[in-house]
Amino acid sequence: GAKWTYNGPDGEHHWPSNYPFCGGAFQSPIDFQTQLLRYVPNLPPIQVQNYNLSAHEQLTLSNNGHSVQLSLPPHMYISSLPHRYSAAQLHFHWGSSNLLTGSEHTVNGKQFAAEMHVVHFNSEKYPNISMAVDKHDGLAVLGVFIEIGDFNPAFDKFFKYINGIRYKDQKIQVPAFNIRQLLPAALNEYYRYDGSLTTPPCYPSVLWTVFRNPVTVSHKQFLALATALYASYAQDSAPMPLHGNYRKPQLTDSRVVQMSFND
Ligand SMILES: NS(=O)(=O)c1c(F)c(F)c(S(=O)(=O)CCO)c(N[C@H]2CCCc3ccccc32)c1F
Ligand SMILES: [Zn+2]
Repeated sequence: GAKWTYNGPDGEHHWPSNYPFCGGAFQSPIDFQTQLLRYVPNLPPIQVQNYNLSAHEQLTLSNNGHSVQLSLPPHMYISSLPHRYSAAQLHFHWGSSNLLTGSEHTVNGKQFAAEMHVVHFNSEKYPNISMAVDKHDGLAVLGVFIEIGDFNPAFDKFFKYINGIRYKDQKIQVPAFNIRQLLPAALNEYYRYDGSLTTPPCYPSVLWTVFRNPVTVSHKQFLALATALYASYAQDSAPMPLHGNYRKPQLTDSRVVQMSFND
C-alpha cells in the first residue's frame, strides 16, 4: 500500500486519503476516561497459553520501518476469549529520547512513556493473520503500558540485540524466552473495547485489552529503544530516526468501554 508516516505530509491526518478506514468509526487508540467507563465485575482474567517459549526456539526480531517487532509462534494463544486467538507478533510505540510520552492509549489524558502490543488472530475462524486482519472478529491485541523505572530483565532478552536491526527491513533471529514475563503481574485488571489497528489500513477488527498496570524498563533500556532505530534503509543518504511512532487518541463516540476493576 501507499507509504505512511507518523509526521509530515504522510502523517496521520493524511492516512484516510489512502486508507479510508482510518477516517471511519471504531478507531484506536482512545483515551480511557475512567469516570465514563463501565465496570463489568465478571470480565474474566486474561489467560494465556504456551507463552513460556523454550530458548531452543528462535524468534525473528525486525525493524519494519514503523516499529520494532518480534515474531511469535501460533502455538501461543489467548484461551479466555470467545474464540482462540493465536499470537502473531509483538511490537512497540514510543516517543523520543527526551519525550517520555509515547503510548497510544492514555488514561484520563495521561500518556505513558511507551506501549507494547501483542497481536493475536482468531485462529478458530481464519487460517492466518492476513485472512483475519480485516474481519470484525479477526484480531485481539493485548496492550501493556511501559513506564521508566527498574531495569526489566525480560525486555533485555531482545533489547540487547536492537543494534542489529537499526535500519528498515533488517531482521535477526533471537533465542525465544518466556513472553509472559513481558506482561504485568495482574492479568485480571484491564480496559476492554472494540477498536481498530492503530496503523494503516486501520481495519476496525481489533478486540482491545489494555492492562491497567504498567510494566517498567530502565531509562537506559528506554533510550536504547528510542534512539537505536531508523525508519530508513541502511543505504539511504538521509537517515530518518524512528521515534514518535504513536497515533493520537481517536473519538470514542458511542462505544462502551469496559473495565474489569473499579477501585
Ligand atoms: N498497533 S497495532 O494495530 O497493533 C499494529 C501496529 F501498530 C503495527 F505497526 C503493525 S506492523 O508492525 O505490522 C506495521 C504496520 O502494519 C501491526 N501489524 C498487524 C496488522 C497489520 C497486518 C499484520 C500482519 C502480520 C502481523 C501483524 C499485523 C499492528 F497490528
Ligand atoms: Zn501497536
